[in-house]
Amino acid sequence: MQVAELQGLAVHYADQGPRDGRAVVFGNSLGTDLRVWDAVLPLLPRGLRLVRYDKRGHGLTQATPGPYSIGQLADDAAALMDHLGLRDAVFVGLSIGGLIGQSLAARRPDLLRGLVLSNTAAKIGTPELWRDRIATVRAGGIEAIGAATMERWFSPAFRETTECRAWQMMLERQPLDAYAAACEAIAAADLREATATLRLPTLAIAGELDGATPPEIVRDTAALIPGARFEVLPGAGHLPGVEVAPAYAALLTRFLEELG
Ligand SMILES: O=C(O)CC1=CCC(=O)O1
Repeated sequence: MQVAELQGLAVHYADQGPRDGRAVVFGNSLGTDLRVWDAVLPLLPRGLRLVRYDKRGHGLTQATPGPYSIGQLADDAAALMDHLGLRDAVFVGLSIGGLIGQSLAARRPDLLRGLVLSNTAAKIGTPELWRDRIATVRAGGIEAIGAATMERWFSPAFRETTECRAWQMMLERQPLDAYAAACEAIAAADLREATATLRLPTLAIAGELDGATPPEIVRDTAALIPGARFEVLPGAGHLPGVEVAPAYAALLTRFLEELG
């Protein structure tokens, strides 16, 4: 197991591939851990240094009292990259991971040479939506949002699979206080101004059936960044790396190859 102590926080990560390979860092979404990338990594070109990590309060990374902020979560990502000596990396951020990626690109442009904004936006939902979500989980536990969350995460066909039940288990085992703390970070985040200042190669990916960050809001965020490419994955929901891993990996591979 790979764990770093970063400013007192025990951060769980997985660093695979050659140390001198081009670095790609993966940031996962709300209520998931680094297993969300399991199906994608084996499909990427060899020779890359692939770093996944669990954000604060998720997976095996230590939780701290909330609320969290996107800036704080971006600083955690930067601390891990500094710890591992990563520079000129591509950051692949999924949902809240994409908010973290946008913030990281604005705060620490020295770390990044490219950005993938997957199923994310500069602003996700409304503060009311997130406050309602927090109230629901505080009243009924994460189980109270389990079924509804699977409807946002996955297509109707995928929801019939046994695998979908395992992802629901992952969500429902997420510690509640850290989930609420991350919801607070999303509620407070409106990165539109900062994201419009970004000038790095960017690929934005949406899922056709994404019930959390529909294609329109991903496209609107991509439009803030000059030259950003926008792609929609047919038949996919909010976690396309799970549901349509080969198509997702193909988009990442093309982007990485274009970056050179
Ligand atoms: O609602 C969900 O669970 C989907 C989601 C929104 C932000 C995020 O990271 O995941």
